[in-house]
Order: sequence, then C-alpha cells, then structure tokens
Amino acid sequence: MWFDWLSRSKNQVPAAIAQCIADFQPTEMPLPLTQVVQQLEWQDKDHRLTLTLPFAWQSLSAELLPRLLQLDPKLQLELRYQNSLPALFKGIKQVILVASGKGGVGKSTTAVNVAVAMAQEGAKVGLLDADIYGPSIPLMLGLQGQKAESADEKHLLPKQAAGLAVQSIGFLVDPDSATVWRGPMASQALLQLLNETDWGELDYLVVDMPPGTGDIQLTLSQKIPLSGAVIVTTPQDVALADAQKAVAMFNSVRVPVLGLVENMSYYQCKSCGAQDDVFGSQGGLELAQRYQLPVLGQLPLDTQIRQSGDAGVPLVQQAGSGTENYKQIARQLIFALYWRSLQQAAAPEIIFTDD
Ligand SMILES: Nc1ncnc2c1ncn2[C@@H]1O[C@H](COP(=O)(O)OP(=O)(O)OP(=O)(O)O)[C@@H](O)[C@H]1O
Repeated sequence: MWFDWLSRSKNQVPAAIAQCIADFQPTEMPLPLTQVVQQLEWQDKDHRLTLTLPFAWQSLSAELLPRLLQLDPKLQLELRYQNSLPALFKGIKQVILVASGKGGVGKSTTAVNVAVAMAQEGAKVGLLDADIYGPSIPLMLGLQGQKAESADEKHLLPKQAAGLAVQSIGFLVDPDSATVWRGPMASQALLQLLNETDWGELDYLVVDMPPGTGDIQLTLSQKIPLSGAVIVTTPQDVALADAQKAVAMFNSVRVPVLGLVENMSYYQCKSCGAQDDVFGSQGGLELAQRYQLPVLGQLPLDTQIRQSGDAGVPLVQQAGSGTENYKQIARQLIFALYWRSLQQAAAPEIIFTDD
C-alpha cells in the first residue's frame, strides 16, 4: 500500500509530509486519504503540494493544512479534482433525489442547503425543483417571479444562483395551476423539464422531489438514471410512518437510499441552551437502524433556517454555527456517492448469453 501510494507522487514528496498524509484519517470519510488521492505533486521551489482527488473536496484543506504547516511552515496546499465517472445522462455524472414521505418536513430547505454546500466544496452542482405541487426553490434562492428562458427555442436555460444551475417547474407554470395536475401529466412535465434543460457539465444534480410515494415518485424513480436518494423526515410518528413508506418504495425500485436527514429534530433555547425535543426524540435514528441506513444529519428547529429560506439566501451562504450541519451532510453524501461508485466499478459484470 505504501509503495502504491508513493508511486502516485510526481517529484519526490518530502518523507515527513508523505507520512503525515498517509497517517491522516479525515473526519466523516470512511476511507484513508491514501486510498482517495489520485496524484501528489511537490514543487520544491515554492513548497507547493498539489493533491488530485476524484471528487471536489475543498474543505479537506481546513483539516489537513494545519498538520502540514507544523512540518513545513511555508507549505502551500492546492487541491484539484478530476471526476472521471462517466455521465449518467447528458453531461450529468450523479443524480440524487431528495424525497420525503410527508409534506412540509423541510425537504426543499434541505435540498437547497445541501446542494449549495456541495457547490462550496468546488463541485459543479445543479438543482431541479420537481416539487410540482409547491415549487419553493425559486423563493428560497431569490428567483421568485422569474420565467423560463431558452436560447434556441429547443432547450431551457437553467438560472444561476448561489453557485448552482437551477431549474424549477415554478419558472414555467403558475404555481396555482400546477396543483391540479394529475399524476401522469405531472410526471411527463417533470421528465421533459429534466431532459430539455441545458444543464451543461454537472458533477451532481440534486432533485427536490414532490412529497409522498405516489405515481410521480415511482415514475421518476424508474425513468431517471439515479445514483441514490436521501429521505428527509421529522421525528414524530406520523412523519416517520410516511418516511418508512418512502424507504420501502425506493427499495422496491432498487434506488439506493443513501441516508436519512432528521429535520426539526430539537429546539435549542437561545438563552439557557436547553434542548427540547418538540416532535419527539430518536424517531429518525430508530428508522435508520431498522433499515440499516446512515443518519446523515439531525437539524434543529431554528428560526434562522426559516428566515434564510424566506429571504432567498440559503443558510449555508451565511456565517454562523448552523451552517456546519448542512456542510457535514453534503460531505457525507459526496463520500457515500464515491464509495458506491467504487463498489459498482468493482462489481463483476453479469453477461447474459443465449446458451
Ligand atoms: N429546521 C428548520 N427550522 C425551522 N424552519 C424550518 C426548518 N426546515 C424547514 N423549515 C421551514 O418549514 C417550512 C417548510 O419547509 P420546506 O418547504 O423545506 O418543506 P418541504 O418538505 O419541502 O415542503 P413541501 O411539502 O411543501 O414540499 C418552510 O417555511 C421552511 O423555511
């Protein structure tokens, strides 16, 4: 392993620095760094260390650089990424659904903030608002009232906001008329929106799904090439029962559930710090345990989260302690998607013959 690791190094990396990287286990990442880094490059002249990674992961610098600076105070760390995964369709490499069994649990809020946090890691990220019965992404990204545009009368241009390429059913139809669409019509409109948007090259497309487990969810899960789904729930029993249905639905159509986000998990009193489990406690954890799913995060019931959504500036773009939760969820998702892509690459190919 050690020899394999050094063979990826261009120019001789000083031994102490190579050892420090080899010993380093980043938080949240299930693999050691030596199994992730594709190439190391060392430039003696300006003490520059360049690591090439298979996915965007700029926040690694905050964890790794302080250790390296102890060995060489002049060291400069550069992180590059080279995502060599093939595109799933068009120029999009990974498609992730954000779903919930029940409405109003904070699915869109989670989708927006996690997508922005992924873009902050340096990835190219798109966000598709497929929540046909209540498209809220335009409001949450300050794009309310904007209409769909096309450069060639054939393809739709995504809007750019918060570092994301954004498309929403809300740019095409009056939100009031969308609510009366029936299942097949709604599914068709969403597939068209996905296919006819000129997304460009994307590492990740995050899809904010409509709530529930009906026709639309089933059709989209079957017709979009998917990398996985994230289920958002609140901890009370009614929401959990619906979240369980969503997990079962994705299992039945063989869409991997990448994890669960428990939203509005607790309320923390600003003056005394006491924690109140407004909607019950541990429900999301128990559901995750039952289905052996990771809990990607537990988010508090927080006025700032609601205010930032209403103001059209996602919380992760603002400074403050609340943003770290979303950043952690984004990193765990990026790692889980990479891990799955490794497993898929290693899985034996099954070839059917006529014999
Ligand atoms: N953790 C939170 N703390 C406080 N408010 C929140 C939190 N998460 C979401 N909200 C607020 O709750 C409301 C519903 O959130 P959101 O629209 O994200 O839910 P949803 O599950 O996507 O709903 P829908 O079923 O309409 O698609 C919004 O006003 C949002 O700002």
